[in-house]
Amino acid sequence: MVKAVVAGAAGGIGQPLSLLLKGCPLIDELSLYDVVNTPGVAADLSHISSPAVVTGYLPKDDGIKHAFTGADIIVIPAGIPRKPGMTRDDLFKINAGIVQTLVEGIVQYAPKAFILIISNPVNSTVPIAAEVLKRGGVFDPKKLFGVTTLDVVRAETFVASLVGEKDPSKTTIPVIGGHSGETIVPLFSQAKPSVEIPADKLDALVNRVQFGGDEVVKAKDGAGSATLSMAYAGFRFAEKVIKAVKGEKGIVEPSFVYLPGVSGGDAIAKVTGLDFFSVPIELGPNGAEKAIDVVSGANDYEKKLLEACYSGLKGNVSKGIEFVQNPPQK
Ligand SMILES: NC(=O)c1ccc[n+]([C@@H]2O[C@H](COP(=O)([O-])OP(=O)(O)OC[C@H]3O[C@@H](n4cnc5c(N)ncnc54)[C@H](O)[C@@H]3O)[C@@H](O)[C@H]2O)c1
Ligand SMILES: O=C(O)C[C@H](O)C(=O)O
Repeated sequence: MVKAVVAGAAGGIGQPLSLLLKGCPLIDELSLYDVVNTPGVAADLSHISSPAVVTGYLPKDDGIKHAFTGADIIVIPAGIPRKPGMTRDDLFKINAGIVQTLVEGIVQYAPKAFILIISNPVNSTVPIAAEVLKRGGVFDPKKLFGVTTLDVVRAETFVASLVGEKDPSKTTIPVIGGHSGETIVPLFSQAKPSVEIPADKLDALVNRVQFGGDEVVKAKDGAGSATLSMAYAGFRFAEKVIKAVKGEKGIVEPSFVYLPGVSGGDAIAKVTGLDFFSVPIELGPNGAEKAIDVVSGANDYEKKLLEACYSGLKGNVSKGIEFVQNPPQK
């Protein structure tokens, strides 16, 4: 039996993500939680002829308790998205508290669940979640993931169009670091199979992966940020976690994790100087089984990108930790 939960299920990401999860035959129960509209979204999805039984909950009547209890995997896309001119860090003020409250619910009702954080700024919301879980005495670093799959998906797509590959998913590209601007570092030198990127196109390609989110925010012109590509990416990562838990071997996907708590992560954290960092993660029955070191193989061009990443990420991570340890005065 697999119970999946989406927290923020009525939103721009939440709805298509819930649709994809409902269509996944590996899921037996799908529980939708949001502050609005979940009864309607659940009723709608429940007519789809796939195995998952769908339920929807609101905060009233202990909704969070009913939604989270018994969950195996909880995906969190709750919170406000960017508008043109905003950085992801501008979302911190509102989304930090939302993520904290939801993870407090997880501590209480689903302390053993795998937690996939989509809400921005991921560089800070994942450290917030870790602190809340630590405070509740239930932190298992193998089970907490910041979802950075959209950066991987974009790197695959943009490279394919540059080199003329018809199927973007055929190329594996490690995208590491964090999830905003310069903290996103694609390592094209470690693409498999290898790709030949013309030297005069490399800067623009890296920039497009780092700032792909802005492209969508600009095109949506005030109506939000990436939702459909994010639902695809969020589902891709969630499905990989579930498959690995069910015993499928050889599943690897980058994710933003607490490195010291994952096998092989300590050595990477020593090089980066950062405990929270995205690297390719080998997934298994317990979650993040192994952090794969792609940092030491970076070429000189990528090392420069990594330096910029480290300095940006450091502040984002401490801001998240600080938010829980020394809460702002209300
Ligand atoms: N990690 C990534 O790669 C990535 C990609 C795209 C978007 N995002 C982020 O995902 C978040 C959601 O984006 P969206 O476009 O779906 O926004 P949205 O506004 O369309 O949906 C957010 C949903 O969260 C709900 N919500 C708010 N507070 C809540 C709470 N306390 N409990 C439960 N639900 C609550 C809202 O009611 C809404 O339905 C944003 O922070 C956005 O920046 C992350
Ligand atoms: O750009 C955003 O704010 C949303 C998301 O993080 C993205 O990368 O598309």
